[in-house]
Amino acid sequence: MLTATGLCKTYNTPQGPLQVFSNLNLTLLQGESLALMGESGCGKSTLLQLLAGLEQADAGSIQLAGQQLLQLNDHQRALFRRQHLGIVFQQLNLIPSLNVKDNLAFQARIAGNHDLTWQQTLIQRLELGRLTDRYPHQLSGGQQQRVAIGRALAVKPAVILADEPTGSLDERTGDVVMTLFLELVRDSGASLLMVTHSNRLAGLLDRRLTLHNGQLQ
Ligand SMILES: Nc1ncnc2c1ncn2[C@@H]1O[C@H](COP(=O)(O)OP(=O)(O)OP(=O)(O)O)[C@@H](O)[C@H]1O
Repeated sequence: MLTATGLCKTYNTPQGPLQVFSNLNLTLLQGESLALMGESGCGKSTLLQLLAGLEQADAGSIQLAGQQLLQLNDHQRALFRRQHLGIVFQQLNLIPSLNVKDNLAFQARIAGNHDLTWQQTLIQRLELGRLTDRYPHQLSGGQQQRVAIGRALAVKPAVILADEPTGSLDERTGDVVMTLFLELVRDSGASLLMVTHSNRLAGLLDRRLTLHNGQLQ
């Protein structure tokens, strides 16, 4: 479902080139959930950015939902991302001027695959029913996180990329949101790649890999 081969990425920094990885390979099977671990600064977020097509790899190939991502131009990549990828990063990027219901539907609508029944299922399962008319600034952190999860799932993506999706929440709220998230991901049949620093959360997924010195182990 997702295959990355020979990925290379070097950032130019004021101190000179910083090589994050030079020949990284990764396979994520359909419906599989994979925890991506590793110490701070090892390149986990960079890898997610490359897989999401938000950052360009220097070399290598990324095949996702039957498409070679690196062969697409910026516009095609943005369209592809909307249709096939669910993204839950630390910055939730909810749209401040849209209420909960419209935030949830926004990506699915522009991707042309808005499914009202699925949206209502998500609203119910994420317990957002009484909040649909509220705006992001009127929600708690946990509620905003549930909207971001709903938005990612609303497009029925092939792959979900999540970067510490409950990292900003207290442990109890985080656990509730994480349980819901993993249940919904499993029910949707999507593959999941999730960055986490928590062994406990990694243990809830099918498999884990650690990024160290630019390699996955
Ligand atoms: N845009 C950028 N320009 C230059 N260097 C960058 C850029 N983004 C990240 N880096 C550097 O690349 C390395 C990998 O960063 P990245 O954010 O991918 O790490 P991470 O494993 O996600 O870290 P953390 O667990 O702390 O979030 C770090 O040394 C970071 O300083």
